[in-house]
Amino acid sequence: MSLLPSTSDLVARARSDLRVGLPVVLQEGNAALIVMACETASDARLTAMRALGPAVAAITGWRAETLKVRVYDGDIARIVMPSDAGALWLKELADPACDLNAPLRGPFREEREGTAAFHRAALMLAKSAQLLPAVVGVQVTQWPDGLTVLPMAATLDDLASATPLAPVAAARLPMALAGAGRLHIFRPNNAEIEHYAIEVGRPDRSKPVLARLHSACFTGDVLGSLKCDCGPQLHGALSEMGAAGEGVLLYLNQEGRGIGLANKMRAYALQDQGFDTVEANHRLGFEDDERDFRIGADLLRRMGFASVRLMTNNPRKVEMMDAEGIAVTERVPLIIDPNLHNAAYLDVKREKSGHML
Ligand SMILES: Nc1nc2c(ncn2[C@@H]2O[C@H](COP(=O)(O)OP(=O)(O)OP(=O)(O)O)[C@@H](O)[C@H]2O)c(=O)[nH]1
Ligand SMILES: [Zn+2]
Repeated sequence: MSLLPSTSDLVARARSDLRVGLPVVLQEGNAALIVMACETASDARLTAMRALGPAVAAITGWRAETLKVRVYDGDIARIVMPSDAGALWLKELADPACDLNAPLRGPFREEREGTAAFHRAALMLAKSAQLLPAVVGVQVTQWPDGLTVLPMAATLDDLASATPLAPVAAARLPMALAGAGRLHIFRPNNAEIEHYAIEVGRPDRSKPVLARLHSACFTGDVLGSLKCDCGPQLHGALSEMGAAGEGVLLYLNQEGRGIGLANKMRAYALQDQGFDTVEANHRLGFEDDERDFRIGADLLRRMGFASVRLMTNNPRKVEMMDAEGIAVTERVPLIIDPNLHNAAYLDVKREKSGHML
């Protein structure tokens, strides 16, 4: 094997680059876009980038709807950056926190020429780095040495494919609610966050296992937040597995339905202004749900399970398991008592996200 980075390694490197405010290059043949994330772009780097050509920003269709930007590229909008605009303008473009106090006003000059494919790929990359989906780029044929250069086609493949995970460690773990168990840690090969499997008892691999796919919720799981149902669902699932003497709980680090804790807190700030959980995600430029549930099926398969009794109210989780070849022999509802703070959130989950509550 070559010592040089694979595309997957380059994509991992590009995520870090974007997070620290470095540009990356997306390249296809003679065409290339040098691109930064709006959230982390500094004025100094922006000036250096604009010396190479006119800068064009891009946002998702959802963010464009909020900012009243016309969408000519299907699911994304490209906007020519005004010559007097700087890093602050880009932050306001990206971050709805500014929408109320300092709303970004048009008119916006939408870019309609050329391809949107590079900007679209850059937006996907920003999302996968858990940054706000807003980017700014300059079309180039040459760029400074030392930047991460991503081949377009292979990068898109990498972003769309399920992240391969490998087991790293496992050990015995006695738990208050679930009794005797083992905690298994799985690590992706692309520097993304690790995921966990909690095996309760010693489930028989030849039978459907009582399973829960739980997405991380720092606020609910750890702080006991009353805004959602995550904490009681986590504890409820562990208790039921404890009572049954066996089960497997997959703890997927997909905080905030895959947008990360920082963006979830941005969404919570919007919810404090009166937007619901789905509207808040959209105003940030995200889909309602950015999670990749394939990870769950992959972990179960790796642990030797082929069928599950799945504890969930989310029909997407059931569909994904079936599509990924893990048979769901039964859906086990996981209903918790609502409280004053999460009742409206649960209504939205039922009405907009199709949860069977
Ligand atoms: N973006 C966003 N994420 C939220 C909000 N409230 C909770 N979450 C996240 O939503 C996810 C909920 O995960 P789960 O309970 O596993 O999934 P679910 O879709 O509710 O499905 P089931 O619980 O299986 O029925 C967690 O990642 C939470 O961090 C919110 O207002 N905004
Ligand atoms: Zn939660």
